[in-house]
Amino acid sequence: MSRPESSLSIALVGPGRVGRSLLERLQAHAPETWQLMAVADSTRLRRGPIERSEWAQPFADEAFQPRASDRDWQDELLRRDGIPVLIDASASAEVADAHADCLARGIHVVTANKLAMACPSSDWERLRAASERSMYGISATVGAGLPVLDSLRELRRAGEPVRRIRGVLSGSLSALSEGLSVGRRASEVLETLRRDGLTEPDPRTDLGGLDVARKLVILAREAGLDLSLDALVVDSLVPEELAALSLDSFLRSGAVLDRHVAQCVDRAPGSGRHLAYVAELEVDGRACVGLRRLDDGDSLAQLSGQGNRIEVTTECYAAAPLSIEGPGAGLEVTALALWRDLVRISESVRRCR
Ligand SMILES: NC(=O)C1=CN([C@@H]2O[C@H](COP(=O)(O)OP(=O)(O)OC[C@H]3O[C@@H](n4cnc5c(N)ncnc54)[C@H](O)[C@@H]3O)[C@@H](O)[C@H]2O)C=CC1
Ligand SMILES: N[C@@H](CC=O)C(=O)O
Repeated sequence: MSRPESSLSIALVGPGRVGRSLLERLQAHAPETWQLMAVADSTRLRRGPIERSEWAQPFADEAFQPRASDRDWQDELLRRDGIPVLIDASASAEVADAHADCLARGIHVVTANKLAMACPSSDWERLRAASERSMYGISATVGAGLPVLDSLRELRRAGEPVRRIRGVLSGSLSALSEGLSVGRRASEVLETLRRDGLTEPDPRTDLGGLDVARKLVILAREAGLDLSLDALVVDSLVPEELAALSLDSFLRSGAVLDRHVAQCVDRAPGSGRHLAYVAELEVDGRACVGLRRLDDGDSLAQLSGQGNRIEVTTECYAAAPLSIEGPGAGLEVTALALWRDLVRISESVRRCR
């Protein structure tokens, strides 16, 4: 295997399910020149350089401190010789809010967290401008690394306007739709999906359509289209009475969820026998996400498991859309997407030197 040689100084924020999977990959495969300089979760901070043998379990030996300001370790990343990179494997708005600042300061950012890229229109220009100063690795945010964002970026750079995007963008809702189609209960399917690491930390983010809506905004922005969350019509599968409960109480309310999801299935638009949670965006800005009943011949009706499919219509891809399909969620594929963005940063910066 040919390995990038540029040295990276890495800080990882959010060593949860995705973060740990990436740390394991880094411990096993990172070039010797890559250093882990900081790991932080919501309350703890471990400063580095951390011994490689401890990367996969950075808090195991209690050599950490309470997390206070991030500015110190960011300054330290910038002072070191290596290329400074922040990895955001959290789902936190606070961490997402720091992306633009880091990029503007010269810290490259690699993220699985979608919140920054799906920010309100008022914040978007600042983030976009900052991402021209440093590299912004967002491959993991849509399709868990399927090569869709790269394709949209290349179409945009080639001057090929996107007219329509349609797809199944959620791995967990794809698997849920499949389960519901064969008569399984929503709560039962959800439990398995959570256990397998396919849902968001709070699965209501998936069930409520917000995660899919964020992904559609990210796709639109990468295609050069103007879309923000408030312009989207979102059909939620979360009953109102469960929306504000604590996560534990929500997870104990399976019967209420099952009744509500069954009603959503009955009311879903369309007449086919396949269920899918579909995202649609037209070039005039109309955009919606919601549960649909699809006919046998619909390309989105053929998915199984956590499968995603994204179809992009442009002038050249008018008769048959450009289609990208594959697993759209999962810890290992998501960690691989983050890893690929790190390699890309390492190689690009080396070429520029
Ligand atoms: N599971 C999947 O298939 C995919 C997940 N993602 C994204 O990956 C991200 C992480 O997901 P999971 O690992 O499942 O979540 P998780 O809940 O297992 O881990 C989140 C981590 O973030 C930390 N955290 C929370 N608030 C924080 C804060 N303010 N500052 C620092 N750390 C904080 C938590 O302590 C935890 O270590 C999410 O943004 C998710 O949308 C993206 C693509 C696919
Ligand atoms: N919860 C998400 C994971 C990836 O973003 C999904 O189900 O697709």
